[in-house]
Amino acid sequence: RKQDTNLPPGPKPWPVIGSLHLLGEHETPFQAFTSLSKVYGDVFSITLGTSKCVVVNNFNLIKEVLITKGADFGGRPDFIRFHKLFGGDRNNSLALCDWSSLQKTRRSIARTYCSPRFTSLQYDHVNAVGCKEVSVFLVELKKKDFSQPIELKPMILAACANMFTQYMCSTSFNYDDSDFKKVVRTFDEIFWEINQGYAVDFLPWLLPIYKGHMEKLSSWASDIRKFILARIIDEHRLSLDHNLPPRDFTDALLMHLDEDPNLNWQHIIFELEDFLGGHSAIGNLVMITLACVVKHKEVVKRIQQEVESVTGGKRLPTLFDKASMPYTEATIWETLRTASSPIVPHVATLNTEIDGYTIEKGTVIFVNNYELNVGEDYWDEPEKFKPERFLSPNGNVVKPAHFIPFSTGKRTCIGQRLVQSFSFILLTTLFQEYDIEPACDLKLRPGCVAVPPDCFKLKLTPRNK
Ligand code: HEM
Repeated sequence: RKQDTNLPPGPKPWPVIGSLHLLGEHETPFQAFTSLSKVYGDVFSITLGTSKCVVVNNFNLIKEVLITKGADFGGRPDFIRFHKLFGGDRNNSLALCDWSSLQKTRRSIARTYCSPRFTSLQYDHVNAVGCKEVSVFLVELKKKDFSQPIELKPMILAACANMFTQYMCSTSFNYDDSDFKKVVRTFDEIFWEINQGYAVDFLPWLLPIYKGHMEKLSSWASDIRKFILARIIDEHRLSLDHNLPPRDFTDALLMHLDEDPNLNWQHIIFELEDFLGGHSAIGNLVMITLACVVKHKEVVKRIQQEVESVTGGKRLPTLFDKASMPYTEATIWETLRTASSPIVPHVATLNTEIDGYTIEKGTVIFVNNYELNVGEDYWDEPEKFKPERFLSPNGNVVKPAHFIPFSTGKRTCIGQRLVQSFSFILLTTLFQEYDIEPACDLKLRPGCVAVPPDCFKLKLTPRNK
């Protein structure tokens, strides 16, 4: 029942910590949100530290926040960690900034390169880059000793990083290059970091305790900056020809810098760093997909059959095989469903409403997509890993409307086409070339699309074709 104040109902906060303790009662905060929604309803308030928050828990309300009233909820929370990672100001970041006309410009520059349409020249380019870099990756992988479990993550990340630098900056790096290895690791540390929740996000007075941690975040950001300037931008700038169309995303950014008075050098560099950092998300998704798939021998078998029926075992798979490999594509969707990457919290930028309840300006909005991904109201046997749930009776890939792993609305993920493209090329190639088995327990953290920088190894056996 709606309360007289018309604020959404919710647990009564304790002094100082609010209701933070309630989130600790489950493995993930999203499971806690689901169980609180059973008590307080599908939209409820919760005070975390001193922050006023509201959680929305069903698809209709989530659409209201992300689409119908998307313009009212375009802000992001003001966590200190976010500032530290982006040169002292989270508005330098594309994912953690508040909505602004600058953000609109940045998204539109990125769109051509990071969201290439299926029939575009850019898509051909994504394919060419993906295939070239996966071949280099295979050569490196063949050097490994297959009698031992293999630490695959650094290699997968290096392959993804090269796909990104080649595609966005027309340059790639040697797997033995120690500066490159270090920067790939640093990006991965940041990705893991961004996927953690910390009490200090809501209790800023804990900051002194986190001083060392915050300094580490700032130093990661400055190491990345040095590498990108010295190894990518400096050369690119020297060879830029303003009379020709942009060769790549880096050219497009540099050209915009000269043409658009609202963009400055910092914006350009941060945007490039931000997008290059996207490779970590893909590397982690590939690792998570492997962890999910190798536990299910029948899934591995079906992927291998599919890739062989398409390539005849005579060539490596390409992006243009994707349409003929629905089961493999469905496997990636099923991984995204079960991993359930959280949607970055939104913030109300004005006084507004959700489902008739008052939402005050500045309220942090958590979108409980965990419920959309694993709730019994939405899926049959949600706890099971079943790629075929994404296949129609005639074998085409179908995604239910409530399945929004990349979110929806004005702040939807810009990198989703690159995710689908590069992860497909890497996974299909790996399964074509190797039988892959677990080498240890592969427990994954629910509600998280990241695995720790030092994670599980896998047993690889080259396949006799
Ligand atoms: C496993 C891979 C990925 C997943 C599951 C994922 C998912 C998401 C989600 C859920 C959001 C939040 C949208 C919202 O707040 O409503 C987001 C935002 C974003 N993603 Fe991704 N993403 C992935 C990879 C990437 C990659 C590879 C890139 C870049 C190439 C990227 C770029 C962005 C950007 C820039 C935003 C912020 C958009 C904005 O706030 O305006 N993502 N992503």
